[in-house]
Amino acid sequence: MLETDGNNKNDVTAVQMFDNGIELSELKNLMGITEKKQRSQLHIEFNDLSYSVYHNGKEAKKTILRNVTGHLESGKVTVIIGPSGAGKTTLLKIISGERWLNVDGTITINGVERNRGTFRKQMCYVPQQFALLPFLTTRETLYIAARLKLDIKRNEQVARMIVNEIAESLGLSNCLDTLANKLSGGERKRLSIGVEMITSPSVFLLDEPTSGLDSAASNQLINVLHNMARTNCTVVCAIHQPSSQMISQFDNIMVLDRGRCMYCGPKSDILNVYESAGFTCPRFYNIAEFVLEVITEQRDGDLENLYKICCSEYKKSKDDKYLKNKINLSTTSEQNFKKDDVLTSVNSTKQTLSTWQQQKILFLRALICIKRDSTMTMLRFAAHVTVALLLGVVFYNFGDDAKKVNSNIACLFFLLLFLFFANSMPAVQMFPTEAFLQEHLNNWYSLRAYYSVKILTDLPMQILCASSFMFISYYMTGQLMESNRILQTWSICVLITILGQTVGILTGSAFNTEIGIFLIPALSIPLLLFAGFFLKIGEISMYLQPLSTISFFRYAFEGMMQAIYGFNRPNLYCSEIYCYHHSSNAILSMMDMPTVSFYVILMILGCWIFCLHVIVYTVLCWKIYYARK
Ligand SMILES: Nc1ncnc2c1ncn2[C@@H]1O[C@H](COP(=O)(O)OP(=O)(O)OP(=O)(O)O)[C@@H](O)[C@H]1O
Repeated sequence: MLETDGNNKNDVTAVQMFDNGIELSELKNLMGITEKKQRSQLHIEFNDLSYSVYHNGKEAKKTILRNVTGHLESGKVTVIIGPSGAGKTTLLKIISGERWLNVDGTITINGVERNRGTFRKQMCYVPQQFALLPFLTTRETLYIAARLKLDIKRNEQVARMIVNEIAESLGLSNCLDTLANKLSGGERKRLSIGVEMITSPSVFLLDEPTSGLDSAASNQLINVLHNMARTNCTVVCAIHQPSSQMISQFDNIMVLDRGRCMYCGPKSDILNVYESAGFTCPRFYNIAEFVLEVITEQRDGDLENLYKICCSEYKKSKDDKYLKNKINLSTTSEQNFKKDDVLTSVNSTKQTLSTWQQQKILFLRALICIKRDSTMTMLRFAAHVTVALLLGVVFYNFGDDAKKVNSNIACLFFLLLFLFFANSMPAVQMFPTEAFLQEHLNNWYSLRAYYSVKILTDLPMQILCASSFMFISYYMTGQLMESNRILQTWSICVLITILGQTVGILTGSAFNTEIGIFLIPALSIPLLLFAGFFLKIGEISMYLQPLSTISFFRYAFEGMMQAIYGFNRPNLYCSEIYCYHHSSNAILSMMDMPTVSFYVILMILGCWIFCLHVIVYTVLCWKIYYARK
């Protein structure tokens, strides 16, 4: 699909692009990482940020951040250091707007209180664990991200050019054709940064971007981040313990210790501040190592005093130098930050693709993944065929035998059960909500585009599995070979399959996989009781009748019964003088059927599927709202 030479030189490719009729200005505009692109300057300030979590209801409170005050300057690379569990990730999540409940304190952008919705469009947050699609290569991952996130219309060449540029800048050129699940930890990390770099965000927050990278790759990455900062980007990295070489490349440092800010400001001043509190750094010592030794009490001294000095130094520096800068910055930026201009400032990250264009790209992505992830597809198909054959062998030629009516009815019920559960269980994992939210909130695509593609791409497989299962078992169990009966049975089988899948998606998207897998049988099995198989509809107590009315198994089962025994079916074959279940009408009335017409059953099952999809969609909207609010 994407045959390009990963090592093209900029000028050579640019000439090729020009030859291909692509405007150089467009190219420059899109190549935010190599060209000096004018972003809006976003200066972030946070005051007295506190964050607590509660265990056992409201009984046990754990404070994670305590009155953290600091700032993140645009055009600079800031590193947040601190021991494990200090609160670095939590702080990044709060700044990005991903975490907001139980947060006290204020966050301002260029002096204006942060609007989470608007801010999220201007920033990118790369978490410690970034979900990448395992069956896409590096090239495809970057290419699809470029196509989804940038307004490059149908310009394949520009997308390819961007892919090569980002891969080169992050040292990924030699693994462009490697699947994401085969990449090393460091390569995966760089790829996850690369997909977010594509839009050239105004604020770039990275959690442990150098974990798993060797020193050469770490330095290369920090260089790339510096280049971004030079183009007005506010770059922030949370790094547990940077090396001396790495720390020398950062402009500002913020130190966190057990949720407290133990310094925030220029890297050049940190040792003076620590010295004034009685902590002297030996010559040629790694600053980060020294700071960590101090705050983890490996060096003698008064930490409380250090904290007080850090707070007062920060206040002092803010009052003089930084405040002046801020005032200058705010006067220009606040003008930029008016509502209308905000939209212009997020031009680079704004989705300009229509839903249809997004759907096409997502469809392409889904097809590649389905083709490569053939194991699951094959397993699903094989399970349907194997169980159908088993069913055929066990109930061989029962369909037209009046003596075996009860067994045949059990066979039909089993058929429905298998289709429902075999399709609902795998669907629980169909909506990887975290990966979806991560991409959606970073402005990759709309929910509508993602949802429709997800549902439609699985539909052919569902129909294929349900059809093969139904045709094999129908034929082998000796049901009546009449085209309208086959079609009616098939339609019920397909509907119960889709219904099963929708139930699976609903539980999987509303809860996590473990809860989803527990909930499917827990919710469905009670409905099975009211399906009319274990006891007749008329035998169900009046108080429990509503459960029978809402049981979709009841309609699916009755649909099957009508398809097999209804519509004036001729009498069944009877090998003895008298068979009790000789007449198909007698069989149906023995089961208290029909209660509704076959076509109403089809409509009810269709309504069930529609309503469940509406609920899934609402759940996803709520999850997005909750993540954004
Ligand atoms: N939702 C939560 N419930 C309970 N504790 C939490 C929650 N979120 C974070 N914590 C705790 O808050 C502390 C800070 O976590 P955080 O992930 O921010 O640390 P960190 O500095 O990023 O650590 P690391 O360098 O190991 O990634 C940890 O002790 C963690 O266990």
